[in-house]
Amino acid sequence: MRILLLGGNGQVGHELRRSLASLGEVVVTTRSGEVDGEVCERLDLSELDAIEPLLDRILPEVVVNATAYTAVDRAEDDAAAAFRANAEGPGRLAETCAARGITLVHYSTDYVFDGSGTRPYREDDATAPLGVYGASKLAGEEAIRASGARHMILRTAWVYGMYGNNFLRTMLRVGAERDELRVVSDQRGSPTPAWLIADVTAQVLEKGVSESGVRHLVAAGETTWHGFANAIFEEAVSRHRMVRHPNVTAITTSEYPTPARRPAYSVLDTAALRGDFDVRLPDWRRALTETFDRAP
Ligand SMILES: NC(=O)C1=CN([C@@H]2O[C@H](COP(=O)(O)OP(=O)(O)OC[C@H]3O[C@@H](n4cnc5c(N)ncnc54)[C@H](OP(=O)(O)O)[C@@H]3O)[C@@H](O)[C@H]2O)C=CC1
Ligand SMILES: Cc1cn([C@H]2C[C@H](O)[C@@H](COP(=O)(O)OP(=O)(O)O[C@H]3O[C@@H](C)C(=O)[C@@H](O)[C@H]3O)O2)c(=O)[nH]c1=O
Ligand SMILES: [Mg+2]
Repeated sequence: MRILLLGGNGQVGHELRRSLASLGEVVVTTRSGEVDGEVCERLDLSELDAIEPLLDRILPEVVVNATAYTAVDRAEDDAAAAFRANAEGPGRLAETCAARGITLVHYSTDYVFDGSGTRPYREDDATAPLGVYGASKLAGEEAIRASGARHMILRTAWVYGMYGNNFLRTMLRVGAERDELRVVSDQRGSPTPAWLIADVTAQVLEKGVSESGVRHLVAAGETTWHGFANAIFEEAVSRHRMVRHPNVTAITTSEYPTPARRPAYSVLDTAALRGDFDVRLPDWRRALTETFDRAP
């Protein structure tokens, strides 16, 4: 299978370079045209007219799009750029795939929901994003659905890993500098490592995308950002990556003002994905342990 991976330098893209390699030939793009110091294909998905020539040159069977504008707070004042990268680019990409019979795998987010739910969100629950990032990702989903391309949209959440910009890396950095941290304890979700998303993506492609749709893909169980921070410090201290566990004070969202509103509850129901593709999703706490186990 010839796979075109867009965004090989992101958290998920980084892990996809590893997991997709077992499926066949993987051609990687980044915005800079460089990956790990080596030359690769170059694509800025906001440059809509660059998409078609690239696909016609590479001729992939499958495109996996791991690019996105993910700066949630910055997006509030930068809506045009967020929508170009998260909606218009994916829309044009999907149309180009549709015309050539190429399967598209794409990622979306728990932030398409408003967080007022009281049980894990299912794929067909009503969406109502609270901010620009979520709205732009939802518009991307809709554009892909409208394109007629064979597609799989995997909605994930709270992505982290030892690589890239994420909450775990922020905690390790800030926790080493300070004795005391304040972290919100009234937002619930499921921290999901990038390696798990990449591994499951490979399993989905191995089984084959026979029907288009959206599926939820997160680690099992749920916690708060405060619970996640404490678990990160437990792991880091027990492995001597940190000398001491800082104090983590539980605060409310109103005590941590940010430009973008975030859902209070964004746990996702993964039954459909597990049923269709026979995948196992580890508990988020176990997945965190495994993330440290895998780290160099
Ligand atoms: N991070 C999270 O917590 C979550 C992420 N997701 C979704 O998962 C997917 C992967 O996210 P993740 O790996 O965390 O994201 P990252 O922010 O780690 O990586 C995103 C990548 O996209 C690239 N990129 C941004 N804009 C463009 C553009 N216009 N053209 C080409 N490349 C671009 C960035 O390139 P550069 O390095 O050049 O900036 C970066 O390499 C995304 O669809 C995201 O919305 C869903 C839920 C949670
Ligand atoms: C650094 C820090 C954050 N927080 C809060 C802010 C926020 O509510 C929460 C998480 O912070 P982040 O900046 O990582 O959150 P955020 O960037 O909103 O994370 C989101 O990213 C996008 C791309 C997604 O798709 C979502 O699934 C989600 O992972 O923790 C604290 O309370 N204390 C702190 O010291
Ligand atoms: Mg890139």
